[in-house]
Amino acid sequence: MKILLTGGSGQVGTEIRRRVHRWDGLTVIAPTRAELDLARPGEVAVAVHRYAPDIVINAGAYTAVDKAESEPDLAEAVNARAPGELAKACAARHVPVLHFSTDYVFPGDAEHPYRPEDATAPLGVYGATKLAGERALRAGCPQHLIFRISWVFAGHGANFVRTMLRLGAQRDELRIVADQVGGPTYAGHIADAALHMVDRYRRDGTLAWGTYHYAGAPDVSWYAFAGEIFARAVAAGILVRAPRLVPIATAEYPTPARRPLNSRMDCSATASVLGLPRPDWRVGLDLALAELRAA
Ligand SMILES: NC(=O)C1=CN([C@@H]2O[C@H](COP(=O)(O)OP(=O)(O)OC[C@H]3O[C@@H](n4cnc5c(N)ncnc54)[C@H](OP(=O)(O)O)[C@@H]3O)[C@@H](O)[C@H]2O)C=CC1
Ligand SMILES: Cc1cn([C@H]2C[C@H](O)[C@@H](COP(=O)(O)OP(=O)(O)O[C@H]3O[C@@H](C)C(=O)[C@@H](O)[C@H]3O)O2)c(=O)[nH]c1=O
Ligand SMILES: [Mg+2]
Repeated sequence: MKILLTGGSGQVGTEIRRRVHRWDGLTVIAPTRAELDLARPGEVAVAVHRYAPDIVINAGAYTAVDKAESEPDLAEAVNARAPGELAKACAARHVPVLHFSTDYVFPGDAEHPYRPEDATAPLGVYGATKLAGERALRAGCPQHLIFRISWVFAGHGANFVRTMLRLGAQRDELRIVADQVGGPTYAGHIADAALHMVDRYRRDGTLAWGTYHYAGAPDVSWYAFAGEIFARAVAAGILVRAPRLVPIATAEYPTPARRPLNSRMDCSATASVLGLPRPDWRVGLDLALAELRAA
């Protein structure tokens, strides 16, 4: 079964490329951005016809949350128009699409963890363009799985874990927002889940198509997550000592994009329908730190 993977150099895409050999009968083609630029109209449809995949994993996206506020057209092209074109090209060939979206489609003012069917209302350009991408995929290609994931990290790429380790080595004290709560998710766990679904499709010829939430457990604030990052990084010998962490409110950390306070997602249907329970981000954090120590 031939997978066409976009975003193969990103966090999730890299982990998919690293893991695909573990699955008998799965192969991956991962064009670079030079070979497939999602910002250029029509390119993704050309790629679907050229590579003739059995399934597509769309891990490419514009993910710079703050920068998106000043580059809305580029974010829209990559996160919304490209998934729409991909959906139509795939539907025409009866090729399913596995796609990723985000907790940032939600406004974050609910008291409960967000369910897949809850009302969306993104606070910023990134979330709005990702929501438009979800809608385009649903409208264009019935055979789709959309995984809304959150707070993705890995031992490589741009993520909160690597930002904390860089800043923690430079400063004695870090101020971290303590009133935004969500589920950090290890990119390796996301890759495993996606490949598991591809393998099931290979065997069964179908999947329980739809939109699902897949976030690491347990839910934490960014402040608590930072505490765990430093505790484990010191234990692993990556840092000699942890900086002092000061919990702050979102209002004390102004950013161009607003972010949801409640990013918690109800992942129960993902476990009961797809058989994918929430992965423990502490396990993933140790794997990411082991990779960083070896680097
Ligand atoms: N990071 C996170 O915290 C979260 C991510 N998600 C979603 O998960 C998915 C995977 O994210 P993640 O792996 O973290 O993303 P990364 O930011 O790590 O990687 C993004 C990937 O998209 C590629 N890309 C960006 N623009 C283009 C373009 N114009 N043409 C072709 N390729 C492009 C990048 O290529 P290049 O290397 O050339 O830049 C890179 O391979 C995305 O859909 C994202 O929205 C959801 C929730 C949280
Ligand atoms: C560096 C830093 C950040 N923060 C805050 C800012 C922000 O609220 C939070 C996380 O910052 P980041 O910039 O890493 O997070 P951000 O880029 O908003 O991460 C998001 O990326 C997109 C792609 C998603 O889809 C989301 O699920 C989420 O992972 O930490 C501090 O409080 N202190 C600090 O020193
Ligand atoms: Mg960021």
